[in-house]
Amino acid sequence: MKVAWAGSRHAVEVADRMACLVASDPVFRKDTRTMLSRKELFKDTLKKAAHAWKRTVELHLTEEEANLLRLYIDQPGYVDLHWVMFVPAIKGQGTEEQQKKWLTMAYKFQIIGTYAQTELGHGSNVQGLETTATFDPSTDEFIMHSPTLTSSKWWPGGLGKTSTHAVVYARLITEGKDYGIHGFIMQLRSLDDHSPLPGITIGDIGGKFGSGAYNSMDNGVMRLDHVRIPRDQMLMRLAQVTREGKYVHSDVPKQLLYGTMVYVRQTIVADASRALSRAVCIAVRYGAIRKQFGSKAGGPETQVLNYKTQQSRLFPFLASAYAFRFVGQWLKWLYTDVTQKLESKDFSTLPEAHACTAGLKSVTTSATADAIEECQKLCGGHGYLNSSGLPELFAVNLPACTYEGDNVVLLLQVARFLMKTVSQVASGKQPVGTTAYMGNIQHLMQCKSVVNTVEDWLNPAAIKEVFEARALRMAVNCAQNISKAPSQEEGFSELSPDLVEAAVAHVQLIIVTKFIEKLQEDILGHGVKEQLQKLCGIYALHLIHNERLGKLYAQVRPNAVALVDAFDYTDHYLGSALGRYDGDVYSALYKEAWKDPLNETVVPDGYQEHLRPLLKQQLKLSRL
Ligand SMILES: CC(C)(COP(=O)(O)OP(=O)(O)OC[C@H]1O[C@@H](n2cnc3c(N)ncnc32)[C@H](O)[C@@H]1OP(=O)(O)O)[C@@H](O)C(=O)NCCC(=O)NCCSC(=O)CCCCCCCCCCCCCCC(=O)O
Ligand SMILES: Cc1cc2nc3c(=O)[nH]c(=O)nc-3n(C[C@H](O)[C@H](O)[C@H](O)COP(=O)(O)OP(=O)(O)OC[C@H]3O[C@@H](n4cnc5c(N)ncnc54)[C@H](O)[C@@H]3O)c2cc1C
Repeated sequence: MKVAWAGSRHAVEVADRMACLVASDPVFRKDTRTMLSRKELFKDTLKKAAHAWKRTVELHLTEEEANLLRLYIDQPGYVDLHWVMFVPAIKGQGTEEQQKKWLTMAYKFQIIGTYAQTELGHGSNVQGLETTATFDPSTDEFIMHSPTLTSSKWWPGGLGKTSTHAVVYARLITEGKDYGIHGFIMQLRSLDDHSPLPGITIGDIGGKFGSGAYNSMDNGVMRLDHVRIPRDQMLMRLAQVTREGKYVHSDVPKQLLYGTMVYVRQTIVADASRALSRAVCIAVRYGAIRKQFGSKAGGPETQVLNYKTQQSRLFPFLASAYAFRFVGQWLKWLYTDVTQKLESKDFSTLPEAHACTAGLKSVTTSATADAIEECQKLCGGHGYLNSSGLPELFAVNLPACTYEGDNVVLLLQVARFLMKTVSQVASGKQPVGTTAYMGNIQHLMQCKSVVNTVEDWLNPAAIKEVFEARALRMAVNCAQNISKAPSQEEGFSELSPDLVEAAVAHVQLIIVTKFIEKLQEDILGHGVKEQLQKLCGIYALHLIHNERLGKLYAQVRPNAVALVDAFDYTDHYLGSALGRYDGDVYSALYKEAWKDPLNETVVPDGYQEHLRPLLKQQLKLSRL
């Protein structure tokens, strides 16, 4: 099952090696993280990142190994934005020459970059960004400026205290004309003493949700006061400005400006499956240890994992973890395929890539955030303790519903893609890819239920057809209602809640389809395919509230712990007293409690000043 989860034996081997490397290095300890102040936590993040780089160089780690090292350190920081966004933005929007110059420095960590797009006043609406980049032909420079308070760059990870450079997104103005948003490489801080360069006001935006968690990341604010950069620091793969100041657009779709976001959205689907699997691992293992009620005449109490309510709340998340893992593996293939097509100027699958990355990022991160919160509840009171690992897991992963695109905004992008497809089908065009099912509109719109017997519900072809009919009917219904509106735009706006639901149904069809396709592959291990088939059934049927689920839960229960052990997480990475591999929960909880700084003294600070006088006074009053 480990291989099915990881994707290959090689993946299992590399993951094990990197996870053990991190778990065995005291510098990477994380058990006291939630007890640190914001400044201590930030400094700890710098220390870990520097040590990780040192180990990467010492051990000659590959890019795959270095990425896993960063992942198992499990502490968001500036390195994430450097590798996940700054480098890809230059790769995707820089010329060969610009890539050679800047990536050479970035790969050697001679500079530290971030991705500065969002502003105080605009995040979702990229075309509404206000920062300006005005070309000055007299000096062959761009003047970067924050014209308003709301144009302050706001949120970029690492910007607050760490990044020396950024790809800054701004309105390109030349010859008096505004050509919209483009990317520019800017140096922000001195490479000698790290002080901000002239004209740049920069700092951290303040603490964020949860203790520990994303507070390890210095998300920043930046205001630019007419900062000059050379013309050749405009990322010029998609468009250029000549020495004379002429704007020249390349023969590529302008949406490639958003390419970095598409790339990150597909990685976030894998992050979501991993985060969800961590929460499920903790809740399943703890559910097998925890016993409450049920004892008859002094017999053993009942494992809470045996309660049907616990299973009906938890097992859909177990199934979702596997479902998101497999669709994430497919999405990585889709993204790679689109990127290769772009190299040969084939832009035909760009809309599909945008819709799939946007939709899957949205659906998987929303489901994961909700599931982690529910896993906290599934662990009772102890799930609320930091030592359970669940509060931090929730706090780190909740923002994924917002960053890299607000989930509703992204679903509306999917809905726009679906409405276009429905109208193309109506004009006789055969849809392809993930919307190919819409070409079967006659059959799916009329099809009587293809599931008649209880057993039909476990027939993958029948389940797939049910999900195709569900998605198509919701999309067609929206299209029909939009057509009744005074205008397409008004109709789209009026119908947007229904369009979001239709987009979710389409994305869930993709997830179910990819799970079914995964089961058609050769899957190693005795009985593994059968277990995955049951999980596929649970994932699909829980979305449509089917009564078959109870039987499936009972069939999965005996293997539930084995299914989460297959995630192959070290206790260090899981970071949970409840989810320990050895199940020694109660002694772990008890041991973790005493680490809290509050327990450094038996009599707490504040007793003499605030508690003793109160108690003495009340005692005196009581004797009057
Ligand atoms: C898309 C927008 C919403 C709107 O854009 P526009 O207004 O420009 O376009 P239109 O809506 O008018 O559409 C025009 C046209 O273009 C098509 N289009 C749009 N986008 C794309 C695209 N990307 N690709 C291709 N085509 C596109 C669209 O379909 C239309 O086509 P048609 O005309 O044919 O219909 C845009 O404004 C937008 O994208 N907004 C969202 C902004 C956004 O996403 N911002 C992100 C900023 S960066 C950020 O947030 C970084 C966050 C940090 C991420 C890294 C985190 C790593 C840290 C790790 C944390 C720990 C996790 C650990 C988990 C674990 O492992 O446990
Ligand atoms: C932890 C974290 C890290 C981040 N890191 C970075 C970074 O490194 N670099 C960077 O550039 N940015 C970063 N961001 C910013 C992030 O990309 C934006 O917050 C995100 O794109 C959402 O935009 P917004 O904040 O403007 O939300 P808004 O768009 O203001 O959302 C507010 C509400 O309005 C709704 N809404 C907005 N538009 C519409 C519409 N057309 N129709 C219907 N509803 C709508 C949304 O659904 C939401 O409910 C980060 C954010 C977070 C939380």
